[in-house]
Amino acid sequence: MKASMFRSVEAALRRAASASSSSSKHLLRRSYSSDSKPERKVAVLGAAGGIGQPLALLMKLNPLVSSLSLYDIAGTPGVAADVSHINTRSQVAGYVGEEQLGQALEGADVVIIPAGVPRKPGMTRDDLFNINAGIVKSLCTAIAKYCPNALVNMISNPVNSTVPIAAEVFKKAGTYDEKKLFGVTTLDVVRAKTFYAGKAKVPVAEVNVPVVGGHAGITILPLFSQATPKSNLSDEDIKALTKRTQDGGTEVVEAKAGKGSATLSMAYAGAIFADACLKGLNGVPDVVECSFVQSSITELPFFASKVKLGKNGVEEVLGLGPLSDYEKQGLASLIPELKSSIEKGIKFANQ
Ligand SMILES: NC(=O)c1ccc[n+]([C@@H]2O[C@H](COP(=O)([O-])OP(=O)(O)OC[C@H]3O[C@@H](n4cnc5c(N)ncnc54)[C@H](O)[C@@H]3O)[C@@H](O)[C@H]2O)c1
Ligand SMILES: O=C(O)C[C@H](O)C(=O)O
Repeated sequence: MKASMFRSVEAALRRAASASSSSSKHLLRRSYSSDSKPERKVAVLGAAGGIGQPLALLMKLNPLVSSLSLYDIAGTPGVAADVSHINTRSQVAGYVGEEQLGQALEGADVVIIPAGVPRKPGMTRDDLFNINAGIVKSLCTAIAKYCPNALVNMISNPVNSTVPIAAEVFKKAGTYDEKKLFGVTTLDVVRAKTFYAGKAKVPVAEVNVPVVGGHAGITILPLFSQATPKSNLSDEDIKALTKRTQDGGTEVVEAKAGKGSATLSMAYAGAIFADACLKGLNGVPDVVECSFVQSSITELPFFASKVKLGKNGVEEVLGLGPLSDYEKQGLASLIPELKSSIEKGIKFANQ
C-alpha cells in the first residue's frame, strides 16, 4: 500500500520532470495518457493549515486526481496559486470563506478534513473537542448538502468523537452511508511500521502492522503479534513499541513545543489513505488500509481495523485476527475510553 503510493507519486514526479524537458507535443501526449484515468475530484477542507498545505502538495502529485479543491477560512488563494503551478494532471482551485464552501464541495468524490485546532504540550486530543466538534459539524452539514455521495476522510481530532459526530450529522440529513465515512488512523500504522522496522532491524518498506481501536492514547492498539516480516522481539520490546506508537502524537507535540502537532507525517499518511480510497473507487482490487469506521467486530459502533476499500467505499470490515494475551488486555482496557468518546460525539451532534 505504501509502496504503491510511492509508485504513484514517483510516476507523477517522473512525468512532470520529463514533461518539462520535452516539446509541447510530448507534453500534450503525456497529459492525454494520464487523462485516461477516471475524473476524480478531491476536496481538502483546512487546506491552508499545517497538514492541509503538504497534503495539498501530495494530492497534486497524485495522478488519480483530476480536480483538486482547496478550502479554508483563510489563506487558500495563495496555497492554490502555488500548488497549481506544479505540472501534474489535476486542475487546482482555491476557495475561501463559508460562502465558497458549496462550490469547493460540489462534485467531490473524496473530501479530506484536516480543519481544526491542533494540540499543545499538556493537552489530550479530547481537549480539542470543544472547538473542533463545532467545526466538523458545520463542514459535515455542508458535505451532506453539496456532495452527499463523497467518501469522507476525517483527520480532525479527536477522531474518536469527530467520526461519530459526522455520522450523526449525515443521519439527520438523510445522507448517511456507513461505507463512506472514515476516521484516518493511517499515521498510527505509519508510526508502528517505522518503529517496528527500527527495533526488529528489518527493511521498513516490507513491514506491515495492523493498528486497531481508535486514535488517542491507549485506544491506539498496534498488533505487533501480526507484524511482518516476523521477528523475535521480547515482550519488553513489544511493550515499548506499543507505548511509543500510542504516544507518537505526543512525542511530536512535545518536540514542536507549542507550535502544533504532526503535520508532515500526517500529510503523508493522509495522502496514502486518500490514494487508497481513490484506488478503491476506481475498481483496483484488494486495497486494504486500517481505518476507524462503523463496525460490528466489537461491541462498539465504531472501531479501527483493516478495511477493504472498493467502488462504494468500505467493501468489507476485516476482523481482528488472532491476538496475543498482551493485545487482548489492551483491547479490554481501551473499550471504556473509546465508548465514552464515541458517546460524547453522538451526544454533541444531537444537542
Ligand atoms: N488523525 C490524525 O492522525 C491527526 C494527525 C495530526 C493532526 N490531526 C488533527 O488535524 C487537525 C489540524 O491540524 P493542523 O496541524 O493542520 O492544524 P492547523 O491549525 O495548522 O491547521 C488547521 C486549519 O484548519 C482551518 N480551519 C479552521 N476552521 C475551519 C473551518 N471551519 N473550515 C475550514 N478550515 C478551517 C484553519 O484556518 C487552519 O488553516 C487538528 O485537529 C489535529 O489534531 C490529526
Ligand atoms: O497527537 C496529536 O494531537 C495529533 C495526531 O493525532 C497525531 O497522532 O499526531
